[in-house]
Amino acid sequence: MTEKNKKLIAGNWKMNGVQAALKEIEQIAAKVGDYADKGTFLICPPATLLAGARAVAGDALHIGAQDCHSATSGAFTGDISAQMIADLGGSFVIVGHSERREGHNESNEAVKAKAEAALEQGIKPIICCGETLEQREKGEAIGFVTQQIADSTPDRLSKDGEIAIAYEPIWAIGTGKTASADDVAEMHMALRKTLVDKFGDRGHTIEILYGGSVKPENANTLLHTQDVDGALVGGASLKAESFLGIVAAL
Ligand SMILES: O=C[C@H](O)COP(=O)(O)O
Repeated sequence: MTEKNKKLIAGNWKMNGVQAALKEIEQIAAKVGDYADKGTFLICPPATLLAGARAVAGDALHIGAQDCHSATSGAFTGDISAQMIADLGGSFVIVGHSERREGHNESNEAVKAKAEAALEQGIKPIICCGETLEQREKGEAIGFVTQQIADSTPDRLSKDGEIAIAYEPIWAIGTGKTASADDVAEMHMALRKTLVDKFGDRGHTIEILYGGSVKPENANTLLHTQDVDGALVGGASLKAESFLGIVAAL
């Protein structure tokens, strides 16, 4: 079974969690091994918890970061580099989340540079994209999101499955609203075409995750929607019980 045949279930803790929360990661790590034939599992805690998370995560659970700088080191106060993430045992990094695109003015070009920096350190970037409600209502969602991904992905990939994409409609993040299965399938199909146009057959090996209010109650439908290769989970990844409820839907 290739990695692509498994679903990638990733948790993004955003700016949540102090050391006491590491027990949730320990509990997740203790259980996800039971689903190893169906999935790859990842938690991205805040940078302050990366080392602690890696220490309790064991072999069945990957640990990743929520952002990285495009440079390896330098005078960038408050930033962390992909090299630093790799040094702590992180194997993934989320780049271009809408909260960073919006709150930190990150352009597609900046996101692409971050993804390339991650690849240089052997870390897999999860490159995020997604439209606003206004763009969806105007019928601009597919054009906008596919252009985001055409422009935010590295120029070249050197191996299969080297990056992942996360489609997260901004209006579905933290709102309890999810895109319909038909809308998700339509967007993922358009993203697949964009990836194949850019990377040839290798574009078929890139996981496309869905994110936006994924929880145990809707995970079964979303994870079994056409061309959905996994989920990027925010709020429901903070507690082991709800993250494992999503994993159980695989
Ligand atoms: O990165 C995760 C997403 O922003 C989704 O967050 P949410 O599951 O809390 O809606």
